[in-house]
Amino acid sequence: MSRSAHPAGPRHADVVPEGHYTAPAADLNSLDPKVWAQTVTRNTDGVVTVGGIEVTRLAEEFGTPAYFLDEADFRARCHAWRGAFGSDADVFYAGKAFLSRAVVRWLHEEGLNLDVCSGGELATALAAGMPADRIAFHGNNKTEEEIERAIAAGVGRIVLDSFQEIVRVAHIAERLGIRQRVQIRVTVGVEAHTHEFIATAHEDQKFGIALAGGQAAEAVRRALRLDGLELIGVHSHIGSQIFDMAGFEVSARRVVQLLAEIRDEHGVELPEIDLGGGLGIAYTSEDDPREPHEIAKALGEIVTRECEAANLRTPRISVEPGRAIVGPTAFTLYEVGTVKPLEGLRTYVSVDGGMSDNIRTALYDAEYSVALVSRESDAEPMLVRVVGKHCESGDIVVKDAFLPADLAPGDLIAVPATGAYCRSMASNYNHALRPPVVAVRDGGARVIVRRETEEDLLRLDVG
Ligand SMILES: Cc1ncc(COP(=O)(O)O)c(C=O)c1O
Ligand SMILES: N[C@@H](CCCC[NH3+])C(=O)O
Repeated sequence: MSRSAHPAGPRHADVVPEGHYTAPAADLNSLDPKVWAQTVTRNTDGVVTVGGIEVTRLAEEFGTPAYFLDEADFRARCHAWRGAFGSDADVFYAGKAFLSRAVVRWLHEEGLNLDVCSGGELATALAAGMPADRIAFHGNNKTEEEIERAIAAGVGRIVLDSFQEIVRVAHIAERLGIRQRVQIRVTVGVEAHTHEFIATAHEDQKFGIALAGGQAAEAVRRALRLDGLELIGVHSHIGSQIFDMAGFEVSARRVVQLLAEIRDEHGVELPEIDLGGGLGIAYTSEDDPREPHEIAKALGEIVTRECEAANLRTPRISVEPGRAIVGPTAFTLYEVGTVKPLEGLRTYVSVDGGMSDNIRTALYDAEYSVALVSRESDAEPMLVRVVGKHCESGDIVVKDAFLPADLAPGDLIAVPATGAYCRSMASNYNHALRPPVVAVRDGGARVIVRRETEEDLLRLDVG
């Protein structure tokens, strides 16, 4: 979350308070390809397009707020991950980032597997035809009903998260007459450099079974004794929105050490390890994410090296990127409703959505970029805070950014990199209607998740 202490260049009137924000881009009309989906560009009329369609046309047809997802970019990212890891590894897209039936079909077509962590995600995956053996089922408190559905459907693996769950899954599998393939999620004790709420491998949190104190080794002992389980490997996920590869490397090393200990104690070489997801993406021009091939190379090398040192066969690796695949592929399009300059502070720009379509700023202090997309402007930059329409002063979409000073009600602005954890964490706060997700590709646009209606809200209200 690096920020320069003070912006350089022109400023809006005298309205530049002391603070920590990035300097305005030299040209506010430019679109940094790091944060925008692949086919996003500004046409000669100054209007931004995606998949060849102007955002002004998209707004007319689909309304605002709305998420627009660049399908070609999504597929290209799947392809890049698949290609980087090759045939000796598996890529499981983490459905929690954003899941819909269309997404499941794209994943299937692009050769990716799918990680789900609830009955709802499992139902979506199966409804869209993802073969069950390509699904991994996660979660720290799966219900018996969810476990039974997953086993009966034939999921490829269940990732066990606690001692109770080892027994629970084994019993259900035995009852169904199935030997369920499972992994054990271990907590490797890495402090990932990310927001506290999205770090998952330090010891004091709810996920997994700690390596420390021999807990994970004991979990393996128990799992190996149960007839209903086929233990295929060990899983580690250290957190989310991580740029530094060091945490993944430590995690890989510790997981391989555990495989060696298992071999020494039980004479069994587990064939697989899963190193989770968590790779960071660029939300602003200051972020510098790793490419899939760099990640694959770094992880492959460390696992191979550690296995050679421990005289182990190299296990099959799997990874579970969510954000890194879908995050950069979408932007949220909003219409500006009011522009309120607060003298000596900043200008508040209110849009027709807010924390109900993007909770990440309020929840994690996340940073986003924003651009005026319905036209170009030569006006000087003004420091803005983009806020929503909810009854909450923390209803902030973009905390600090620059937009042209001639911004006016009716303009369209877009926030890039909202493909992950925005629609999937959207809420109905203030009875907001959750926005649609529209897939755009080669000059065509189609709704893949429709906008909620007041009828949808009232259907649940049976009183
Ligand atoms: C077990 C597991 N796998 C994969 C992911 C996906 O993470 P990301 O979207 O950061 O790649 C998560 C979420 O952090 C997770 O909990
Ligand atoms: N939802 C979080 C990340 C959690 C990932 C799921 N384990 C985010 O928006 O960054």
